[in-house]
Amino acid sequence: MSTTSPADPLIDLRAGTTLVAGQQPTWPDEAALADVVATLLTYPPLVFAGECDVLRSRIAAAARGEAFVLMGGDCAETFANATADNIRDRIKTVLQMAAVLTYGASVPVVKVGRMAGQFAKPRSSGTETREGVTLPAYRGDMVNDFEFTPEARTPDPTRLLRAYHTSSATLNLVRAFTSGGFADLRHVHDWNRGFVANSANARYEKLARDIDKAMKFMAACGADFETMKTVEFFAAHEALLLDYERPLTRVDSRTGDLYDTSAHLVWVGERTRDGDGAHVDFVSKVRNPIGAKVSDKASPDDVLRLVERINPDNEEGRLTFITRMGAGRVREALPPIVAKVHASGAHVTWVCDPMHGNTFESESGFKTRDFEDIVDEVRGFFEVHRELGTVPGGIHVELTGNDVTECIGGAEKILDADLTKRYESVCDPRLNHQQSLELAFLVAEMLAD
Ligand SMILES: O=C[C@H](O)[C@H](O)COP(=O)(O)O
Ligand SMILES: C=C(OP(=O)(O)O)C(=O)O
Repeated sequence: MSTTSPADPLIDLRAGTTLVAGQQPTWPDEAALADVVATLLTYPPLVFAGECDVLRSRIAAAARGEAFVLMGGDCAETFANATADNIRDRIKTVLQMAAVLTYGASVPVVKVGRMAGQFAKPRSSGTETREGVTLPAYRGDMVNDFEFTPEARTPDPTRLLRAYHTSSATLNLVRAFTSGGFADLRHVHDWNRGFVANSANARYEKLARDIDKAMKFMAACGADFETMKTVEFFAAHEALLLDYERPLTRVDSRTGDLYDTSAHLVWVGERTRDGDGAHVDFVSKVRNPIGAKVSDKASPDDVLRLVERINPDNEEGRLTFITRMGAGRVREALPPIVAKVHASGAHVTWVCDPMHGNTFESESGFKTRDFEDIVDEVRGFFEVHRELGTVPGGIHVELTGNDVTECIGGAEKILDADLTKRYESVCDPRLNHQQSLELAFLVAEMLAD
């Protein structure tokens, strides 16, 4: 991987800068931005091209039903919360979910953290008004600060550098946790036993007992658990801020191809997936596996256009559609899209995001999601794929390892009145540790079916 990229493949990338890019901040100081971009160009890659290729092959396996993708992490990471404990607890939650899903699916689970780069947010409105005062909306720590003052909300390009360094530190810890013994399957299994023992829902006990038996069976057969102490763990985020993603795009010295080295997988969001826009142009030019969010507003033709733009060579594992229809819409809105893409012969991986179509404002004024809706959307996703004979390839969830109260419902029966107790998200509500594991148990049941 070269750190100073040869000009040729980058000329094409730069051509995309003339296209319309939605959801970009208005940086107040162009010269300061130019300095930051120049600095980012000199920084080492955060991931290596070969790792992105491995993830592409894993996602290809998920499209064939030979693996299942689990993507999870914060809605919006913050610099202040990138602590060792928080990162450890999020990884722990994903590992616990993955162990349960592996049992349910009987195939490997591809673990992808929405982390080490998820610092920029698209917003419904460019401004926020509180008590008659209107300021720029919070767009993620990579852009501005959550605090509601004119200074904090002014976009500051030096935050792009902090985002890089925080991502680097996060990834370093992710690599340490997943390769240094923390991810040992026996630990993960013990944590899950603890979860079931303390869960208010007896429903998970049977599956947990079955997993326990499977572990004992493996031990009796002489399975080498020492080889199950490390796991593959990939990083992903929305490629939203092109002033960050473009300078971190480098030429792979092995192949001459471009890779966005800010993450293994990057996705284009629902608000920036315009087939003629700058974001789709950008992801079409890098070799990373790419995700595209798709809501019920997308027509089957919009989705086919994304296939043509992002995966013209019809390569397996290259393109993942992360569908987020809403529980009430998934059973009507998803089938025509999946059917048309399937009929076209396109190789894509289907992943369900049951969060973003199910957000509402609670009576007490919190942005929340109901655990029942989340489960119902995943159920609908499985039903649609079963009816069409296509493969449900994974789930994409906003979660934290902490015991927050942001989504209502679940075995803990979080109510609207509880949201105020520990609502910490700076953007959308996340499943807490317990709710995440419950979801994993329920999805494992769906997979086993
Ligand atoms: O995470 C997704 C979006 O950034 C988020 O849902 C937008 O939220 P808003 O409608 O409050 O702007
Ligand atoms: C903004 C997000 O989702 P969507 O683009 O689907 O709204 C997100 O996943 O953070």
